[in-house]
Amino acid sequence: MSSSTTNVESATSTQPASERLRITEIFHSIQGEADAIGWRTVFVRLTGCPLRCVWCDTEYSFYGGNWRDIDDILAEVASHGAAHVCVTGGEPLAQKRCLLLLHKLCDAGYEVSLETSGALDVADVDARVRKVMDLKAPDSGESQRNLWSNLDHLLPHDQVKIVIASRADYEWARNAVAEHRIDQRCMVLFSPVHGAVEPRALAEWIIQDKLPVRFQLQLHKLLWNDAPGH
Ligand SMILES: C[S@@+](CC[C@H](N)C(=O)[O-])C[C@H]1O[C@@H](n2cnc3c(N)ncnc32)[C@H](O)[C@@H]1O
Ligand SMILES: Nc1nc2[nH]cc(C(=O)O)c2c(=O)[nH]1
Ligand code: SF4
Ligand SMILES: [Mg+2]
Repeated sequence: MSSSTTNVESATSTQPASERLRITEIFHSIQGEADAIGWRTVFVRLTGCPLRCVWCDTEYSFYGGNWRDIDDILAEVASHGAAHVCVTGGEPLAQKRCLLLLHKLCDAGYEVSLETSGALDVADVDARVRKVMDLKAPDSGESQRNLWSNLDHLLPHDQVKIVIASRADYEWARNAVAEHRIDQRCMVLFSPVHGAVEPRALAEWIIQDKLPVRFQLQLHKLLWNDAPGH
């Protein structure tokens, strides 16, 4: 952070710097992924990500954003009148103060979910938060970043998601679930990379192999074709 940025922030902020987060967008939509799919949800998208999944659909969140007070974020979330809040990114856990945001959202009584890459430690995430944790398959280009010890911090209400771009990714995912008995820890979601693997092919592989996983399509892409703010 440059000193000039710091000056601008301190001139406009009502909170100490320790309570600000860099935010790309806050929007009100229908949850398009994971167990809370279909619920009206407010999304808080944090800026920045240390990974570069080749198929990432939110590259616009890697840079930029605005520094916002956590209480100001809470006020904007409240203005939408939704029971569900999804904290996502970029990689939300790359900003340490995300943990405080999650805690305050839970204290305010929301059903809170966190979309996270699986590359950063989830141990200190508030236990009330439903973690939706990716395991990155090889075609993402980031599978070496999977922090396997995160599996030990999953609670029964959490979910593991594997986004699949090819038959090879599918076989990797199938083996990972079996080897780490992930389905015995929490719900497992398999989702096709939008536009890369035929959704029907993935569905048929899951049926054929009798896998204990839940097939998932990104509902917001069907509804809004990935338009901004949805
Ligand atoms: C944009 S990421 C943000 C949160 C975090 N960085 C992560 O990767 O989980 C949110 C979710 O969208 C998924 N995603 C990103 N691009 C996708 C694509 N092209 N097709 C399907 N899912 C995608 C990610 O795998 C992740 O589960
Ligand atoms: N509608 C909608 N649902 C979502 N669920 C997770 C999202 C994300 O980008 O993390 C997302 C998103 O971008 N839009
Ligand atoms: S970790 Fe998430 S935000 Fe980062 S590049 Fe991968 S999909 Fe995109
Ligand atoms: Mg998205």
